[in-house]
Amino acid sequence: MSTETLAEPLSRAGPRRLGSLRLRLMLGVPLLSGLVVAVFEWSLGGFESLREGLARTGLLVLLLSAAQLLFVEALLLRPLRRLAAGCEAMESAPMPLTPAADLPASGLAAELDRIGHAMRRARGSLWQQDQDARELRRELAQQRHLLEQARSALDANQRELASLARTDALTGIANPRVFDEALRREFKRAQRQRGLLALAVLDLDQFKQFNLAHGSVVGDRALQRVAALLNERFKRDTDVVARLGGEEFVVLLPGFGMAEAQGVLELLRDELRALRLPDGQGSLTLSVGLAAASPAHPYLSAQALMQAADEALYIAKHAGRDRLSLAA
Ligand SMILES: Nc1nc2c(ncn2[C@@H]2O[C@H](COP(=O)(O)OP(=O)(O)OP(=O)(O)O)[C@@H](O)[C@H]2O)c(=O)[nH]1
Repeated sequence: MSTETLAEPLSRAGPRRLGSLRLRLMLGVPLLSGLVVAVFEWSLGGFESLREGLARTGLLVLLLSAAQLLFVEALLLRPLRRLAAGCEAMESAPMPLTPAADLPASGLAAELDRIGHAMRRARGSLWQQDQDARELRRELAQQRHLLEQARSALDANQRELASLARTDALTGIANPRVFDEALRREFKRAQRQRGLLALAVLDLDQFKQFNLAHGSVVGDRALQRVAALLNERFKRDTDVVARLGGEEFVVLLPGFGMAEAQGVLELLRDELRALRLPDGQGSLTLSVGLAAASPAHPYLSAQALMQAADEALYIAKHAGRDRLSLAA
C-alpha cells in the first residue's frame, strides 16, 4: 500500500474528528456505566431514598468521566493526534526524522508513534527518490539535446565529405571520378538509344609560363575563372564539366554531334581569350580535342571515345596550340 493511501484516512481524522470522539466517549460511556450500576443496585435491594441513589450514580458518573478523560487523552487521542499530524506532514516536504531514541518505549502510544515515524521515513525516502528522478530526467533531456547537436554536426560533416569526394577542391566542379561515371553512363545511353555524344578535352596553353610570370596564386584564380566559364556555358542537366587535373578540363555533351559541339566550343575559346583574368594578368588560350560518337560514327567503348579526344588534343598542341582539333 502506498503512503498516500495509508495517510489519507488518518490525516482526515483531524483535530475536529478526534474532539468529537472524545466528547462521545466522555459522555456516553460514564452515563451508560452509571445507569447499569444504578439498575444493578436497585435490583439488589433498592435505594433507601431516590436522592441517595441519584447522588451515588452521579458521583460514579463523574469519577468514571474523569478516569476516562485521562485514559482516552493519554493513551489514545494524543498518539492519534501525533499520527494524524505525521500523516498531514507527509503531504508536503519530508519532515526531519525523530531519532528512534526519542520514541516512547512501549504501549499503544509507542506503536502509533512508530507507525507515524515509519510513514514519515517512507515519505522522506519517496520524496528523495522523486527528486532524484527529476534530476535524472533533466540530465537525460540535456544529453538528448547534446546528442541531437552532435548528430546534426555529423550529418553536415558527412554531406561535406560526400561533396568533397565528388568535386575538385580548387574549382568546385566535378572531379575525374564523377566524370568517369558520367562518361560510362552516357556512352551506354547513347548506344542504347542510338543517340549522339560529344566529348571534348580542353587544355590551357603554356600555363607553366603563366604561372611563372604571375605566380601560382594568380594561376589558381585563373583556373577558377575557367571552371566558372565552363559551368556557365554548359549548363543543361545532362552536360558534365570536370577538371581532370592541372590545367586540363573535360566537357561531356550528350545529344551533341561533332558539328554542333564544335560550334559551342569555338565560341568558348573566343570567350576565354576575352576573359578578364585576375588583376588584369594577360590572357589565356585553349587547345581542344573533340570526338563525337553517333550511329554513323560509333566507338567500341567509352574509353575509346576518350582516347580519340585525347589524340585530337595532342594534334592541336603539336599543330601550334590555341586551336580545336577533331578526332578522325
Ligand atoms: N597555379 C596552379 N598551377 C597548376 C596547378 N596544377 C598544375 N599547375 C601547373 O600547370 C603547369 C602545366 O605545365 P605543362 O604540363 O608543361 O603544360 P603547359 O605549360 O600548359 O604547356 P602546354 O600544355 O604544352 O601548352 C605546371 O607548371 C603546373 O605546375 C594548379 O592547381 N594551380
